Formats: sequence, C-alpha cells, structure tokens
Amino acid sequence: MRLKRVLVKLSGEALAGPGGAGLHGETLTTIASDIAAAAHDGHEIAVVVGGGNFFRGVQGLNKGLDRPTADSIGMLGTVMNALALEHAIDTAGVPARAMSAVPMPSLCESYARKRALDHMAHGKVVVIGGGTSNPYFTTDTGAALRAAELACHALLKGTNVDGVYTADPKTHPDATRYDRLTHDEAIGRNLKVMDTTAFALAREAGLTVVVFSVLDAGAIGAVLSGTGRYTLVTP
Ligand SMILES: Nc1ncnc2c1ncn2[C@@H]1O[C@H](COP(=O)(O)OP(=O)(O)O)[C@@H](O)[C@H]1O
Ligand SMILES: O=c1ccn([C@@H]2O[C@H](COP(=O)(O)OP(=O)(O)O)[C@@H](O)[C@H]2O)c(=O)[nH]1
Repeated sequence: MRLKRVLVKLSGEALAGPGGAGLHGETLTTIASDIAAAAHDGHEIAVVVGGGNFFRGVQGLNKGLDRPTADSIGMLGTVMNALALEHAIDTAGVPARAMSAVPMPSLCESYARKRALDHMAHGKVVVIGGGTSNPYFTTDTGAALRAAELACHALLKGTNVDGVYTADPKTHPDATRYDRLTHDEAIGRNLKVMDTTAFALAREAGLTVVVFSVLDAGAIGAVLSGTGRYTLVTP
C-alpha cells in the first residue's frame, strides 16, 4: 500500500484520554508526536478531528435544541480540538496549520482545498475542524470527503477499537475482527464503526479506509509502515 499522502481521522473521544470527555494533555501530546514523526518521515498528512469529547448533535435533542442548532454546537467543538492539536503538533516540532470548514478568520484559516494541498506540499500538517460545515453530517463523512478531494492514498480512521468487528465489540464481546472487507460488505452488514454516508463516499471515491486504535503510542507510524494491527476496507 503506497501511503505518501494520508488523511487521519481522529475521533473526539481519542483526544479525551481516560476521562472520556474534554481534552487530555498527555494523550494529545502522544498523538501529536506520532503525527509529527510520520510527517518527519516524509508523509503528507491532513487530519480531520471529531468533537464527541465536547458535544454531539444528538445530545442537544433531549435538551430541546433543534438538530441544526445542536449540530452547529457540535461543529464548534471540532474546531476546539483542531486548535489544540495544531498547537500540540507544532510543539512536537512539525509546523501545523488548523483550518476550519466553518469560517472563523480570527481563530484560524478557513478550509480551502488548494491551500490545504499547498500546506502539505510544504511539509505542514493540516488539521481540519468544522466537519463538512453542514448539519446532519458527521466528521467521518467530513474525513471521507477531504480524503477524496485531497487525493489521499487512504483514510486512516483512528479510534478506540483495533479494527472492524462483526458487531460492536463493546456490546458484543464474542464479535470477531475482520482483517479485510469491502465497502459493500461494511455497508451491507451495517457495521457501525463508520456511518453509512462516510462508507458510501469512500466507496464512490475508491478510497481505502484503515480502521485502527490510536490509543497506543506509535500507532499511526505502525499503520503507515504496514506493521500495525488494523482492518482494511477496500473497494
Ligand atoms: N462493527 C463494529 N466494529 C468496530 N467498532 C464498532 C462496530 N460497530 C460499532 N462500533 C463502535 O464504533 C466506535 C468507533 O467509532 P468512532 O467514530 O471512533 O466513535 P463514535 O461513533 O462513538 O464517535 C467504537 O467505539 C465501537 O464501539
Ligand atoms: O459535518 C459535520 C460534522 C460534525 N457535525 C456535528 O459535530 C458533532 C461532532 O462530530 P462527530 O460526532 O463526528 O465527532 P466524533 O464522533 O468523531 O468525536 C456531531 O455529532 C454533529 O453534531 C456536523 O453537524 N456536521
């Protein structure tokens, strides 16, 4: 697998560390060092961050919010993560640029495809917040969208499970792990590690998705060198 340019999706929960909510400094540093090392090795890296550690749109519904408002709050959370990760990657010694799909010019650059490609070509890690900038979508779909339009060689979905299972391993301890499956199988078997819109977009774009646990130090490097533990979802 040639993985010169990749899109790394980090769920908000991955940045929350053991507390499960908000930001965990040590976890942020570990993940940022991993990304910096990969960039140092010559990989072009864009990151799409989730926001579930701060707020998910669905949480707003039982507070009386309507879905677009709740999702707007969710998207703001992803920008908080993007700013934190930008700083952590900078601190790890590789220049990073946060870009928001929801324009917030006094906080960071607005996302634009050609500008993101230019940053990556100059060795900067691009950290994209704001998801797709539309309600009713997820950052997984944002990740598939950016991976496709930035012509990435794969979408590396870093999460808290080490691959795709026959059912959610958290609620089905007897579920077994796939080494490899197709987008059609992931969609047809309703495997909810990523939402269907994201899998469908990845299928349309012929994009390989690599699902792995980002919790171990060096996990991203291990995936890039082909030595890690992961599930490949391929056309
Ligand atoms: N078939 C499956 N294989 C692996 N993980 C699954 C599956 N179905 C559901 N999951 C769940 O998907 C989660 C990973 O997705 P992620 O986007 O990181 O979290 P979330 O959906 O909570 O934001 C895991 O916590 C896991 O419990
Ligand atoms: O394109 C997008 C991406 C995200 N969100 C909102 O932002 C929240 C946080 O994103 P997500 O749940 O994908 O984060 P993750 O699960 O990866 O932490 C979502 O619940 C949605 O409310 C949205 O409205 N549009």
